[in-house]
Amino acid sequence: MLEAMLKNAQAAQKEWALSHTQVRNDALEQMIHLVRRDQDKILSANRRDLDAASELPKALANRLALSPEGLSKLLQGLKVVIDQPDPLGTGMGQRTLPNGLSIEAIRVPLGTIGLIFESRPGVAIEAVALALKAGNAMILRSGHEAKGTVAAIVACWQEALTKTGFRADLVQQILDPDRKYVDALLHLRGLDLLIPRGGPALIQKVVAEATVPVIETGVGNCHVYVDRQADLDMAVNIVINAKVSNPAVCNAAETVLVHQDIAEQLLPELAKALSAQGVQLHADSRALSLVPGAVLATNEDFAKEYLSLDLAVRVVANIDEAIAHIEQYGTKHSETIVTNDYSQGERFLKMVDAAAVYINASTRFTDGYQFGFGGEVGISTQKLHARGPMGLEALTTWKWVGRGHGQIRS
Ligand SMILES: NC(=O)C1=CN([C@@H]2O[C@H](COP(=O)(O)OP(=O)(O)OC[C@H]3O[C@@H](n4cnc5c(N)ncnc54)[C@H](OP(=O)(O)O)[C@@H]3O)[C@@H](O)[C@H]2O)C=CC1
Ligand SMILES: N[C@@H](CCC(=O)OP(=O)(O)O)C(=O)O
Repeated sequence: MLEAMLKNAQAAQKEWALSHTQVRNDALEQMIHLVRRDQDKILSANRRDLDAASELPKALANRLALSPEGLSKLLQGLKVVIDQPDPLGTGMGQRTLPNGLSIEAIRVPLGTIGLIFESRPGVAIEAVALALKAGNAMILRSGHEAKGTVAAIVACWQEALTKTGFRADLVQQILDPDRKYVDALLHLRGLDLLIPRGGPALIQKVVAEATVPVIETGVGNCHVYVDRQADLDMAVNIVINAKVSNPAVCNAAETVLVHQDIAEQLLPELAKALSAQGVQLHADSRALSLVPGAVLATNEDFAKEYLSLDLAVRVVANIDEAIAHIEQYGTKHSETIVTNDYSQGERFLKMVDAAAVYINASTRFTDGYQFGFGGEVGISTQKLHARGPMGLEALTTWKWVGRGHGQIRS
C-alpha cells in the first residue's frame, strides 16, 4: 500500500514542483475557502474523535480538540504562508569560474515527505501548507485519536488541489492506524524525508531504525533559569507563561532553576502564583522549605517532560551549575535565562546548546507561527538539516546549476 502511495505522490510532485508560485498560492487560497465551507464537517469529525478518546488526559484532549477559533487561527497561518516569498528557485550563492562557467546553488523541493505526528489535527493544515508551498508532496500518519478530523482536512486539501488542476495524491493520509505502517514508513525506499513528531518512544524508534532520511523533532524538556540579578516580577510572569499557557506542548517549561542568592525572595512568591494556577511543584531539598505544598523532587523529575501542570524547581549555586543542569537533563529544545546582567545573559546564550535560547522571554516562543513562518512542520532538535521551528526553507534542499557556453574540463 505505501509503495503505491509513494509512487502516486512522486508522480504528482513532479508536476507540482514546476508550478508557478501563484498557482501554489491559489491552491492554498482554495484550502482557506474549503475549510470555511466544510467547517461544520471538520468540527463534527473532531467531536467524534473526541468522543472516542474520552480516556485521554485533559491536556491531550485539549490538543486534540478543534474549535472555530482554532480553525480560524490556522487559516490565518495559511495566509502568512501565502504571503511569504517562494523559496523555490531562490539563489543561495553564485560564482563564475575563471573559464566563464557560472555555478549557482538554487533552492528546490525535497520531494515527498512523510510526517508521523501526534493527535493534533491542526498539523494537517499548517505542516501541509508549508510542504506544498515549498513544492513537496506529503504522506500523513496522524495519531490514531485524530484520524477522523485529519481525514476531513485531507479531503479539503485534495479538493483544493484538484480544483487548481493538480493531483489529489499530493496529500495522502495513511488511514489504517496499525503501527505496522509506521514501521513500513521507516523503510519506504524513495521517501525523501521522514519527520516524526511525538514522544520518546516514537523518536527513539525512528532514529534507531529508519533507513530513510529523518529529521528528529524531539521531546522538549525546557528550563527557565532565574539569575541572581533578575527582575522578579518578570521572572514570575515568564515562568507562569512557560508552564501554564499550554502545558502539553514541547516548548513548555518543565524545570525552573533559581540562583541561590534570590531563592528566598523569589520562590515563595513564585510558588503562590503557580499554585493559584493549579501547578504542583516538585522541589529539590534546598527549594523545598521555600515552596509550600511542594513534593520532594528526584532526579527522575528533572529528566521528565511532564506535559502537565507539574513543574520541578531546583536552587543552583550559580549560572555554571544551571548550565550544567541543562546540559545533563535538557533535550536541546528551548532554554531561557531571566537576568538583568548583560554578561551573564550573553554567557548563557553562547554556552547553552539548544535549538532556541532566550534571554528574558518565555520558552513558548519556539513555534513556527510565533516566528512568523505561518506554522511549522515540527521543531527540529537536531543540527542537520534544520534546527528549531521548520518553515518553508527547511522543506527545501538545493541544486547546483552550471551555465556554460561549451566549457570542458582540462
Ligand atoms: N519538537 C516538536 O516539534 C514536537 C514534539 N512533540 C513531543 O511529542 C510528545 C507528545 O506527543 P505524544 O502525544 O506523546 O505523541 P506520541 O509519541 O504518543 O504519538 C505521536 C505519533 O507517533 C505514533 N507512535 C507513538 N509511539 C510509537 C511507536 N512506538 N511505534 C510507532 N508509532 C508510534 C503515534 O501513533 P499511535 O496513534 O499509534 O499512538 C502518533 O502517530 C511530547 O514529548 C512533545 O514534546 C510533539 C509535537 C511536536
Ligand atoms: N507549535 C506548538 C509546539 C509544538 C508541539 O509540542 O506540539 P504538541 O506536542 O502537539 O502540542 C506550539 O507551541 O503551539
